[in-house]
Order: sequence, then C-alpha cells, then structure tokens
Amino acid sequence: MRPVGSKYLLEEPLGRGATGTVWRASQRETAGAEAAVPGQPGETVAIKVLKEELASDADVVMRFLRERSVLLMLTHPNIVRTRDLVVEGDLLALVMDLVDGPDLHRYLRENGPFTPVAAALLTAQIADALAASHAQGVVHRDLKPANVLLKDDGEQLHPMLTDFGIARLADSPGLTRTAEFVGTPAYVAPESAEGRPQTSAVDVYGAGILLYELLTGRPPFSGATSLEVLQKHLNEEPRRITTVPEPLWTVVERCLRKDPDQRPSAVNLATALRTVAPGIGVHATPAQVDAALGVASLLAPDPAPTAVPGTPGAADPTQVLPAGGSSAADPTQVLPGTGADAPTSVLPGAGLPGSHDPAAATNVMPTTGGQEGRQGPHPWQNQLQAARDRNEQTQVQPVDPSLDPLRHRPHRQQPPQGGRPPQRQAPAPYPQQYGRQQPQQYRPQSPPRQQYAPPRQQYAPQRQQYAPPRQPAPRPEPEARAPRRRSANPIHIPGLGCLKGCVVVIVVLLIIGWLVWDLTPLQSWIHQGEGYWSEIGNGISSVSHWISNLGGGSGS
Ligand SMILES: Nc1ncnc2c1ncn2[C@@H]1O[C@H](COP(=O)(O)OP(=O)(O)OP(=O)(O)O)[C@@H](O)[C@H]1O
Repeated sequence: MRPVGSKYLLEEPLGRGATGTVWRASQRETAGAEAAVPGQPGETVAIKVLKEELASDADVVMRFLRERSVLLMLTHPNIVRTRDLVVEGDLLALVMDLVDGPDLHRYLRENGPFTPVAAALLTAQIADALAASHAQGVVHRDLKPANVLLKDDGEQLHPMLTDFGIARLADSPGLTRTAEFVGTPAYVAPESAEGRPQTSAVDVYGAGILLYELLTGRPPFSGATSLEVLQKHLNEEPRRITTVPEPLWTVVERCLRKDPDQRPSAVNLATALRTVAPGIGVHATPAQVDAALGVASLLAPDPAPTAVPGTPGAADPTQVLPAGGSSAADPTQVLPGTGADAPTSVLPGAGLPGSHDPAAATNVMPTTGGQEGRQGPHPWQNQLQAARDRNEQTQVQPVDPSLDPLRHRPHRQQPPQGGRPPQRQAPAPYPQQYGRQQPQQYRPQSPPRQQYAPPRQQYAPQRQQYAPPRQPAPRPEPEARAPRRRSANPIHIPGLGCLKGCVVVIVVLLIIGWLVWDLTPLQSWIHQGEGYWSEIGNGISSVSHWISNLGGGSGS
C-alpha cells in the first residue's frame, strides 16, 4: 500500500487510462479544509494518479492547482464528485468518490446496445451533467462511455460522468508539443480535430456519439488509424440506422452537426431526449408521439456556448480562485522546496522540472483571446495535414499527355552523357492549409494536345473526390513516313529495271566475246579442234569397222 500525501493510502488499481491510473484507496485521516470532502478515516475512495509525464510538467501542475476550486465546486447527481486534489513531489492525484459499478464502455461490451428508450434516458442524464458543468464554465472535452460510470444503486444503473478537467490538464502547451494529444479519436468533435476554437458544443457532439453508440453498440466513425477516424469526423455524415426511431435520429443528427453553432445546448438536449423517450415507447400516447415527432423545435442551437479556456474568445473560469484556505502543513498544499502558503504562489519554485519565475509561469498559461502559450500547431493539426498531404499525393491529377509515361509507347532512350538515367523533377509544393477545403470538381478536359498543359503548381488538391475512370490514353499519331525514292522515270513500267540490267549484261558479253574472238588464238584452236574431232571420228569408225569384220568372219 502506497501513501498519497498523509491522508490517503492506495490499495489496488481499478483501471488505467491515457492520463493515469485509478486506484481504490482508503482515507487515513480527515483531509484539510481545502478538500471539498474532508472524509473520515477508513472511508474508501477512488484516486486517479496522473501519469508522471503530466505530473512533471510545470504547466500541468499549475493548472491542476488553479483548477482546484472549479473541480471541487462541480457537484451534480450525475457527476462523480472530486473530493480533493493532491500535489506531492512529482505526484498529482485526484481523490474522487468511489463509484461501485462498471463503466459504460465495459457495460456496452458485455451487454450490447440499449433500447432506444433506455439510450435516450441515459443520455439525458449525461446531458444534465454537461449542462451543470457548462453553467460553471467547465467543458469536459473527453466525453466517452469509458468516462461514464454506472453506479449500481440497487434498482437501476445511475450514470455518473467522471474525468472533468483531465483533458484540459493534459492539453498542456508543453506536452502537446512533444506528445500525442490526449483524447479519443472516435469521440472528437470536428473543431477539436482541426485545432479550431472549442466550446461546450464539443461535449454535445460527444453526447451525440455516445448516444449513437448506445443505440448501435459502436461509434459512428471508425477506421484503421486515428487519422482516418478524424478525417471521417470532418468529412462524413453518420450512417442512418434504420432501427432508430425518427425523432431519436433527429436528436443524434443535430448533435453530430459538423458546425458547432448548429448543435443544441446541453440543456436543450436533455429536454429533447426526455420528450422523445416517452413518444417512442410501446405505451406512448398519441400526444407523446406527436411531441416526439416535433422534437426538432426543441433542439435550438446554443446561443451562448461556453468557451474552452485557452481558445479564442474564452473566459477562463480557473482565473478566479477563492481566496486563502491553504495550510502549509497540509501535504496537499506543500510543494517541495517552497513552504509558501498559497499553492499557486509556490508552484514555480525549486524541485519541479521546468519550473521558472512565477510571473513568467503565469504568462505561459493560455489566456483569453488566443493560444499564446502554444508554440507551433497542435500535433493533430500536423497529423491531419500529413494525412491530407498523403491523400493529395494520390489524388487524380490531370497530367499533360506529353509528360505522362503511361501514354507513351515504349521507346529506348539514349542515356545522357555519363550514362546516368534522367532525374525526376521534384513534385510541386502543396498549398499549406489547415482549414477544410472546398471540394473542387475534377473536370477532365480534352483540348488539342498541343494546348493542354495544366500547370501542376496551380492544381488545388482535392478531398475525397470522384476519380473519373481513366480514359484510354490517345496514342500520338505515327509520324508520316518519307516516301521511298524511286527511279527518275515518271512512268512506272513493271520489270523495267530487270530488263535494263539484262540488256547491259548481254551487251557486255557480246563485246567480250568479240574481243576474245579477234584478239586471242581462239580461231586457230577451233580449226585444230576440228582436226581433233575428225581424228576421233575416224578412230571410232575404224574400231566399229573392225568389230563388224570380226562378226562377219566368225559367221562365215
Ligand atoms: N471514481 C471512480 N470509481 C470507481 N472506478 C473508477 C472511478 N474512476 C475511474 N474508475 C475506473 O478506472 C478506469 C480507468 O479510469 P480512467 O479515467 O483512467 O480511464 P479512461 O477514461 O479510459 O482514461 P482517460 O480518460 O485517461 O483516457 C475506468 O474505466 C473505471 O473503471
């Protein structure tokens, strides 16, 4: 068992989240006057010990202390009460009432979706809690089923919203520069995803997602990566669930409007849900059905949403601290190496990593009118931009056919001198915009090829656009072949070339023959040849004569 301050003892972990671990704990002594609930020795409580990463951030510690009064003031039947805040060395902890029962996330997983009536009534209670906190100037910003605890009061499950203020603590300028944003993509409002100013409308959006999940068992937007989910929050409409009664769907749809100014206030949401619930039940009277069908008129947009401190136009409720009440002897007040009375005055003293001058420290807090304390864009903005950039690279872009390698017939290229392949041109830069871009229609054009040269630099990247099927690339006309050169004779006579050759050969042979006859001893050879042939003929006739004589002699 580990002590937390001098008043509490951690017993066993109940669960672990992104911002810390929740423990079952017991009270050792009655807490000091600064605690909202002093408690009794032996009482069981729940203590959320914030992650070291948060606890060691001076901005977070300061905010933790400054928000003490707001968090401790927040009391409502549907809000888990924060009893005390403990700062001790590098430890930050929230002491809460222990809620005996599962959280809504676990309950949904184990029991499946709610009936429409039950979903409406449960969400109405969440809306009550939100309305109470918004009235106090506190926006939850991390509404999700895991932050709704279901207190088992014997007869029914009583929903209680927890983790107020944690998202704001975790959204420290120092942390957001280095770490992932603390939050849950499936429940994030479009304006939060884009790093735009946030108001209480983000909680109404969260309530809409939660209601959708109660009805269907899963949130409306999911994806393989956080960025994919965020993109859907920004660009996609939730899929209509046919089993959800029309009036209830109207409520869901209004809460999930992309434009925060079109979402109802938490008060109106609670009223609307309580009007819808009886009208969609099996025992609904005609009047109840009519009232439910007219629910749209109850969902008027919030005329004065509560701004989230640190975003433009926001008043920071944590700036107003109740005076005094601190005791140096109380461990929840004492910071290492300080010894001063007021927690906010001792904060930037020695012993805290990143601690600095108190005056300077208060300057880094986000204040009304902007995000002066934050340097550089929100990490989600960077991630979203990166995702957009990736998409932009895969957009269908019109390409000059003369530059499109897919449209060329293969041909060999002579490597330039040095034998290196030609270098690719660097891609044109994208417009650096964070805001949502107006979709632009891609119109395939087919001007004459010579004139078609879309300047790539001017091409505005498009979001999720219909990519027209690629037309088969028009092949370039083959170059006209030069006509083969033929004879100068304009009249084409078949075989003339061959005849001319033959005549030339005959003439040449005749000349050669005449020269040989006249200039060589051919003639005398022929005369001699005649004698030779006659000699042979004589020889043959004498032989035949002799043979015939032989035959005649033997016969006589
Ligand atoms: N007051 C409480 N009483 C009883 N159990 C609690 C209480 N608060 C939280 N728990 C339990 O501790 C678990 C973890 O709580 P935690 O708020 O850290 O989780 P999370 O909401 O998922 O995380 P995070 O909000 O930091 O992302 C809860 O799911 C719940 O079961």
